[in-house]
Amino acid sequence: MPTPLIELTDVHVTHKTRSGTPLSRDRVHALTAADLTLAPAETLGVVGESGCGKSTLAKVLVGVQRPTTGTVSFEGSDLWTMSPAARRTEIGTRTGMIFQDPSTALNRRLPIRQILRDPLDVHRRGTPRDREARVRELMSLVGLPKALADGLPGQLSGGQRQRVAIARALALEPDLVIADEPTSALDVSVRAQILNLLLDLKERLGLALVFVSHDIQTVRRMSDRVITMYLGRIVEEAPAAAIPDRARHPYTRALFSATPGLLDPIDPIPLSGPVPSATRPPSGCPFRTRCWKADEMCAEVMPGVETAGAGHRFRCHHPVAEGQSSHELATQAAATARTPRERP
Ligand SMILES: Nc1ncnc2c1ncn2[C@@H]1O[C@H](COP(=O)(O)OP(=O)(O)OP(=O)(O)O)[C@@H](O)[C@H]1O
Repeated sequence: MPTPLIELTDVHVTHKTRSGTPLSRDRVHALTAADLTLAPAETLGVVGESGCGKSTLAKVLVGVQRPTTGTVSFEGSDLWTMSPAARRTEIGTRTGMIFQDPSTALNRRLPIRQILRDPLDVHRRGTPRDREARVRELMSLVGLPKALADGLPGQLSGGQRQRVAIARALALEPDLVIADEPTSALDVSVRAQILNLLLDLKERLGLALVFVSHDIQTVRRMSDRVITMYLGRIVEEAPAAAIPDRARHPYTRALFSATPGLLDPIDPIPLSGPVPSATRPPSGCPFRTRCWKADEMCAEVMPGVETAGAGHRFRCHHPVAEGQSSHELATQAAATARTPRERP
């Protein structure tokens, strides 16, 4: 097997709680026991409700979030045992990040030309003339007219600003780009253009892409592989083609069951209650407090990793049977909700 571009092994990220007293031992479990590999030129989609750890995972992958424990390897080298200078070079030149809101991600006082030149200057790429040429090349790569080079971000439309952010992320020819909700701050009318641009660039440049989004329909369309996160844990990892029908984790099925355009008719699987606090996650399976299948075992034992085929893994004691329709699952879940029982 070729060396993965990135490999996470048993990565945990915890934060001190904001409200905790200095002596409080409470911790937010933002990412728990994450094992993941990403191959060169692969597109990985990340889905999950708000607060499930998607952005934390993205930041770990681009080396801006240090794991509390566990290892992050970039092409086989442990990122966090390198010297800070080596890590900065590795991260700064081989990975790029595109954020949700281009209005806040770009320096409002700098002209576009300078925003795109900055990474080239910092990493001393070529001569000043080479850098100017690269800025022009980047603008053309993302479809920005040359005339905008001297404009400020505030003079551009939201879609144009996101194109600048994409060009900046590509400036140093990275191998990996992470797009964290890259279209959610944009008008619906320009979202498809930006997504198509990302797909096109990924193909042309052979990039690995990690695509984080609430919009699971889009994640499925963009990705080779999809991971589902719940309360800081990766609960399922599946080829995009297996989603939604062959997903085995009840949470993945529930997430996708509510997505317009995937199933006809839509048959949302009802889940009880909100996502629990990441400070005090439930014992056993983190999803069990909302799961219609949960029993005592789920309350006591964290499910191990099960395999459901090539590249398909999940953690669940009572997985959805292969071929079970969303309608069947929605009916089961609704029946459980109608006959309230003491959840374990
Ligand atoms: N610096 C921090 N300090 C304390 N808690 C944090 C910090 N960063 C993240 N968290 C918490 O960690 C958990 C995971 O957050 P994260 O931003 O990774 O989730 P997310 O799935 O990306 O959410 P969203 O979709 O809303 O962006 C949340 O409970 C969040 O409040």
